[in-house]
Order: sequence, then structure tokens, then C-alpha cells
Amino acid sequence: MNAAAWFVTGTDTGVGKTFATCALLHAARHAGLRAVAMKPVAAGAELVDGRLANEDALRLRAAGSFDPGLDLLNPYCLASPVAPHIAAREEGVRIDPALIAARLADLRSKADCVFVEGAGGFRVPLAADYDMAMLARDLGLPVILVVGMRLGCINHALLTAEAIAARGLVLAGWIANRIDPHMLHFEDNLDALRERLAAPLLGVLPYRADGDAAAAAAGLTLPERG
Ligand SMILES: Nc1ncnc2c1ncn2[C@@H]1O[C@H](COP(=O)(O)OP(=O)(O)OP(=O)(O)O)[C@@H](O)[C@H]1O
Ligand SMILES: C[C@H](N)[C@H](N)CCCCCC(=O)O
Ligand SMILES: [Mg+2]
Repeated sequence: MNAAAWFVTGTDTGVGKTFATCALLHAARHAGLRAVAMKPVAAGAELVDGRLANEDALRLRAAGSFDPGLDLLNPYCLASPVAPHIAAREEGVRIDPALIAARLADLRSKADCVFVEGAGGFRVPLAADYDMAMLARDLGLPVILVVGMRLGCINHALLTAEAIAARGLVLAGWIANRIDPHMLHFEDNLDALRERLAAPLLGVLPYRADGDAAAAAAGLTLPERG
């Protein structure tokens, strides 16, 4: 059977999509599943062993059940840490959704579940006329929303949920990620999100100064099969 797959988006860049995706990978592996991630488009890379590599891709690779190789895991690795359409233009790269779909199909044939991490928030452009939301739609994936718990996240979460629904996509669940350990009224903010997001809360990830996603995975429930 083809692997289950989800598209992991977030309320913004830097809200913990990679942290949460690594935690999801660990949770899936705990459940006995062969779990792997994909980062179709990354912006921001450094030379590692003579080739450009993106930090998210390396973190996701390390957290998966097996190493599919960076070409499969991260087909587009752009150098500049800026919006992907700008980095792509700078490098003369055209992002081809069909190539991404083919790589995802390959990964799905090798695993039980695949988590596909976006870049930045849901409407981040990949080209003049194409964005992450269109990619999620073209890949036909249910969406997991990572909410970076900080002031402003309620508005960002609700707008993102609207954008997901407007494209006919399913919000399979959301994750509250404690990026700000000093957030005031954390529980009230969580309640506000719970009351307004029509999807299951998959878990609350604690603030972890050590960045240990495996340790954070204990609090996660896996979403329904996508
Ligand atoms: N729960 C947490 N506790 C402590 N630090 C965290 C937590 N979640 C994320 N961080 C830290 O915040 C930073 C941003 O997280 P992360 O890279 O996962 O964000 P992202 O949403 O994937 O960003 P991008 O849009 O660049 O892909 C990282 O340094 C990460 O270690
Ligand atoms: C470079 C960064 N870490 C992400 N890969 C890309 C974030 C793009 C955000 C674009 C925007 O919404 O303004
Ligand atoms: Mg990331």
C-alpha cells in the first residue's frame, strides 16, 4: 500500500516546522512505522562534504527511519536564505512541481509515512505564479499546521486554516509548539486555538533549549492516515 503522507506547514518561518516534523518522525518510528521526510524546496544552504546542503534537510534526514539521500529528500536546495522565488530567480532555477511529485511518489514507495515540510508559511511563493499552497494542492496532501506559540499566532493560525480550506484541502491536525517559553496566558491562547481550529490538536511540544525533537515526540498523536 502507498505510504500515508502529509504536508507540514506553519504559521510563519522559524515557528518550528522542522522541529515538529522531526518529532512526528520519531513518533511514527515509535509506532513501528518506516517514516521519512521530504523538504521539496529549501532556501538557505551551505557547503557540506563538497555539496550545498540545507540544514532542515539534514535534520530531517537524521530523524527518519532511513536515509533516502538528499536528492530525493530535498530536490531543490537553493543557496540564499530568502523567499524561495527570489532565491530561485537569483540562481536561474525553475521549480517543477511534476519533479517534486515524482520524488514524493518514490519516497512513498519506500516508506509507511512521509512528512513533507514546506518553507516559511503556507502562501510563500515558489515562482511568479506558483506557491507552497498550490504545491500542497497539486501533491493532494492533507495538511498539518505547526503553530509557533507566541503573541500573534492566533491570527496567523486562523488565516492559514482559512487558506487551507479555501483550496479544498484537509487540515488533518495542528501542533502547538512552545517557541516562546515566556508567552503570557499560554493556556488561554491554546484554548482560543482549540475552540477555533476545526481539526485535532496532535500535541503540545514543550520548549526545549536543547532542540531534542526525539524527547518532544512523546506528547504527539499521529494524524489520521492521509
Ligand atoms: N519547541 C522548541 N523549543 C525550543 N526551540 C525551538 C522549538 N521549536 C523550534 N525551536 C527552534 O527555533 C528555531 C526555528 O525552528 P525550525 O527551524 O524548526 O523552524 P521552521 O518553521 O522549520 O523554519 P523554516 O521556515 O526556516 O523552515 C530553531 O532554532 C529551532 O531549534
Ligand atoms: C529562509 C527561511 N529559513 C525559509 N527557508 C524561507 C522563508 C520565506 C518567507 C517568505 C515570506 O513569507 O516573506
Ligand atoms: Mg524548517
